[in-house]
Amino acid sequence: MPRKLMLQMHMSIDGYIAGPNNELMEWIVYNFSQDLNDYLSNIKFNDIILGHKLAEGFIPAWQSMPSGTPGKELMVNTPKMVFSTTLQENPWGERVRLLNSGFEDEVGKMKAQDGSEGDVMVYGGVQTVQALIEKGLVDELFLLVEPVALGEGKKLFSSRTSYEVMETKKFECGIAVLHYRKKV
Ligand SMILES: NC(=O)C1=CN([C@@H]2O[C@H](COP(=O)(O)OP(=O)(O)OC[C@H]3O[C@@H](n4cnc5c(N)ncnc54)[C@H](O)[C@@H]3O)[C@@H](O)[C@H]2O)C=CC1
Ligand SMILES: Nc1nc(O)c(N)c(N[C@@H]2O[C@H](COP(=O)(O)O)[C@@H](O)[C@H]2O)n1
Repeated sequence: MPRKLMLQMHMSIDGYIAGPNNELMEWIVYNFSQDLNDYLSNIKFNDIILGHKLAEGFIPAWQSMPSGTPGKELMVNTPKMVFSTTLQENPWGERVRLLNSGFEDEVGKMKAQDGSEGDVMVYGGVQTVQALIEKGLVDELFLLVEPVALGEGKKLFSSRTSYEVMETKKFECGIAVLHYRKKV
């Protein structure tokens, strides 16, 4: 069984994944309730894909979280592939691999591996997920829908794609998770 590429992102109720100038932190709930942490900890993956811009914040932020923070071990220890057209050297150590070009082939190879050990997760940022979605590489979506409309911003999708709903769930912190699988 091949691996799936899953995407987990915050989304406004009007479908934006970032504000017009990439605003994020001011409209998302970042103190997840226990029920949401429990739900997310059941999503199994053993590789993470990040865009360069997101990686610059994500990798040091998770490393500096106090031990015991939900998700810390997973976020720090899981191997990562960082998409970058500019970085030539990886500043983040041995568990991180840089990808400068040919993402379709590389992600295709990751997905062709045996999925019994775990799938692949992408958390963003905008350019990176738009590229993956556009090439049809994302198999499942975990949309963390925030109780807010932005009115304008950056979208995940640029063309029509059909999905089927796997699960919908409301959490105590106000986020609703919509889990979709791409229709084949
Ligand atoms: N809604 C959510 O859950 C999240 C939203 N975000 C949003 O994303 C923003 C960052 O997004 P971006 O600035 O677009 O940064 P990004 O993290 O996607 O990084 C962009 C860089 O990645 C590289 N890249 C992208 N696609 C590539 C490809 N196909 N091949 C090789 N390299 C590639 C390029 O060097 C590019 O400059 C954040 O400021 C935040 O607003 C970030 C994380 C989660
Ligand atoms: N799987 C999982 N477990 C947790 O406990 C979490 N806090 C998260 N957070 C998600 O990770 C992504 C990046 O977070 P930062 O930008 O580094 O805060 C994002 O999708 C968060 O929702 N995930």
